[in-house]
Amino acid sequence: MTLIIGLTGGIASGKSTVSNMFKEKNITVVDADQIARDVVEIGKTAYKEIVQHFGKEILNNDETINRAKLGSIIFQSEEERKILNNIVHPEVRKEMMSQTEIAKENKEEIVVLDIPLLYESNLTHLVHKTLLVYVDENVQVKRLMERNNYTYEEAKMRMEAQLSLEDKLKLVDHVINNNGTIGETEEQLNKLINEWLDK
Ligand SMILES: CC(C)(COP(=O)(O)OP(=O)(O)OC[C@H]1O[C@@H](n2cnc3c(N)ncnc32)[C@H](O)[C@@H]1O)[C@@H](O)C(=O)NCCC(=O)NCCS
Ligand SMILES: Nc1ncnc2c1ncn2[C@@H]1O[C@H](COP(=O)(O)OP(=O)(O)OP(=O)(O)O)[C@@H](O)[C@H]1O
Repeated sequence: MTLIIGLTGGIASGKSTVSNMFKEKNITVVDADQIARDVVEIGKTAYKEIVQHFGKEILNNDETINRAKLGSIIFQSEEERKILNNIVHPEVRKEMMSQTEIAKENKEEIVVLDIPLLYESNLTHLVHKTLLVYVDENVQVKRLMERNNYTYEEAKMRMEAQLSLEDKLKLVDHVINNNGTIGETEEQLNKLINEWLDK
């Protein structure tokens, strides 16, 4: 049976870092952020609905979605965020389920669903075990500000659009603490994979 792991975290907690480690070990990762990008490509249903609601102001010159502009709207307003989520999330869910089915048909031992909003969107029924990439809040703000060149306020606003990592800690099956070095993170991941494969 394929073991389905739900990988989650908070913005800039290190999910992509861990998901890349899974990929390097040839473990399939179904990436919700990537799918959320694919389903809003020009001409797709979600793209049309986004332009219809948010207007052409959120488009770049080449008509692709200006993600920074759309982000600044939806992270400032819960109402607008819900509208965007309602457009994008059903499409993301469909595609994630179909990619997971393929991994199951291929009898892969482990498949990882990388879902930032695993708890916020109540998607835990899709997975057997959950794994949180955790960092302290001060580390999270600092890494987010550095990675995205955000001000402190911009970073905090995005973090506040999600359940806190402290709250997620109480809900998950497994935790990787990513406050330390990348090497320390990989060591924790290796241990977990061995546990799952019962080595
Ligand atoms: C608002 C958008 C255009 C901003 O794009 P941008 O390239 O700046 O960010 P990116 O997509 O890489 O997301 C970065 C992180 O932001 C957080 N985030 C994204 N969307 C949301 C949301 N609706 N609510 C809370 N956190 C979110 C996640 O932690 C995600 O990993 C984009 O995030 C988006 O389309 N969001 C809606 C779809 C969604 O919920 N995606 C997240 C997983 S399905
Ligand atoms: N252990 C670490 N030590 C130092 N920097 C790290 C560590 N882990 C991740 N980072 C850095 O922190 C930032 C956030 O990490 P990453 O992009 O993996 O987070 P994420 O959870 O995938 O973010 P998002 O939710 O925005 O997609 C990146 O710039 C990354 O290089």
